[in-house]
Amino acid sequence: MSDSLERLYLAVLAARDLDPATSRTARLFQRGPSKMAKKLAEEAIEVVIDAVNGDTDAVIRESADLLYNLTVLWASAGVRPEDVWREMTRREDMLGIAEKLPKSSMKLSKVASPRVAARRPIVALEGRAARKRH
Ligand SMILES: N=c1c2ncn([C@@H]3O[C@H](COP(=O)(O)OP(=O)(O)OP(=O)(O)O)[C@@H](O)[C@H]3O)c2ncn1[C@@H]1O[C@H](COP(=O)(O)O)[C@@H](O)[C@H]1O
Repeated sequence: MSDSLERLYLAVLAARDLDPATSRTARLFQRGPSKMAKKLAEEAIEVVIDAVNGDTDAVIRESADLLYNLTVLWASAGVRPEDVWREMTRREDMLGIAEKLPKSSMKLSKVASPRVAARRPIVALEGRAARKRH
């Protein structure tokens, strides 16, 4: 998937300076980050609605639109796909899966190297859905 997103990101960068009359991407860049954010939010809501309605094919289509609008916003914000992959790898090293660190966690700058940082134990609780103990 990252290859597809990286190819799309490069295509978006290439389209940025095209004629807005013929390129949707160029038009989004012309209209700026607030329009990009609006489109991204719209696509996210469309994915949610289609998922709630159980329309798998629509979820797939709208997810592609969502990822397109996300790469446009990344490009506008100066974020590269590899920046995001690096953050996901850092979280995976810390926690075993690519998840957000708990808000209560220490500032990562104070934490030893991610590979050394202790992983939170995952404890299966009797009779209840297993959840992580902080
Ligand atoms: N991957 C995409 C891509 N995915 C989705 N979209 C557009 O994003 C729209 C999202 O669906 P919406 O229903 O929200 O859009 P819409 O309702 O038609 O438009 P609005 O009325 O909401 O403005 C789709 O209609 C597509 O036109 C894309 N437009 C372009 N790309 C790629 O971006 C690159 C640059 O293409 P151009 O922007 O055409 O230069 C190329 O590689 C393209 O393949």
